[in-house]
Amino acid sequence: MYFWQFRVYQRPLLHPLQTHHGLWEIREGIIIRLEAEDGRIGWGEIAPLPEFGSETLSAAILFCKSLENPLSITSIFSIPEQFPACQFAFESALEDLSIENQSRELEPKNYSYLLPTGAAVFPCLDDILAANQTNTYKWKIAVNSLAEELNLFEKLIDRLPRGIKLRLDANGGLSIAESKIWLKIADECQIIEFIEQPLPPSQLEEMLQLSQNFTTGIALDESVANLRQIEECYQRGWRGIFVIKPAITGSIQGLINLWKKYPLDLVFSSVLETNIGRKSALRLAQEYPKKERALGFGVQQWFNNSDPDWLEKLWTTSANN
Ligand SMILES: O=C(O)CCC(=O)c1ccccc1C(=O)O
Ligand SMILES: [Mg+2]
Repeated sequence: MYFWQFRVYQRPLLHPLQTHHGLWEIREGIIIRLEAEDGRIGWGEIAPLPEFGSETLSAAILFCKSLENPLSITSIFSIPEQFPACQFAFESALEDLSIENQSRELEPKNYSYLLPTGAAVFPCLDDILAANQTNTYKWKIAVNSLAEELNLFEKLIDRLPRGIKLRLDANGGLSIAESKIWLKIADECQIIEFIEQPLPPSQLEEMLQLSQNFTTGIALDESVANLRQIEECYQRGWRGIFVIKPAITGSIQGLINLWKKYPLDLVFSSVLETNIGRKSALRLAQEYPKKERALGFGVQQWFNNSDPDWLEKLWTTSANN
């Protein structure tokens, strides 16, 4: 049995993140602290993304308030699937308890760096390129008009050195006609690794069709936000890339079972979680046997990470839950 506590946190982004879903200014979530009978502590993070169909923060808070204390391993593995971010958090806290995990080297180097959206990329591009060893970058599209974005895109690829790969993430915001235009350009310019979620999740058939007609890869993200959706898309014929955001996918063990059962091409990706969720997500990404694709965790520039005592402060200054 584990005695446990939770704290709600709010973390402002240094610059708002602009995507097809809107402007994002504050990351909110919940930190979980599990205490084993021998005194070992394990940390976990609930970082919901309701735009992707996960539970909301308020649903997660209600769930935490309803959960037993002390908590058994059985109840951790019985968290219902409508709380995927909670499943991830409690399973990661459990893993974090084991000393073997705590001493393991994390932070692999192969990250995809998330660029500022739209024209905001230009003023800082040289600094970003100089500061990063990575060869993979991601740029959000389907935020401004197609004409404007095509124009910016041409200027952007002109300024990228040889050997750089670019991911374009539409967050489901393109039409079929616009997707065809982007895919045609991507096929011609040979610098695009993949286009991520061009159409909304309701248009899987159309994305299957697009994937047959172009050579540039398509990655599903919003369409495969939880374990059930990953399996469903695979069974409906998706053989392209799956973007996996471990913090909202659900059970960690469930995800490992899925990649052992099917030959899935996975790209791991952040939900702008804190270092607690990040550590568990990266640990999971390291267990995935195929390592060719850069991890979508090049997002630390969006936060001020300079306070090593943030967790201690969160625990002592916020209400005791
Ligand atoms: O995947 C990446 O490379 C960066 C992370 C990212 O784009 C993202 C971050 C938070 C919420 C949604 C998304 C997304 O992939 O759509
Ligand atoms: Mg995405």
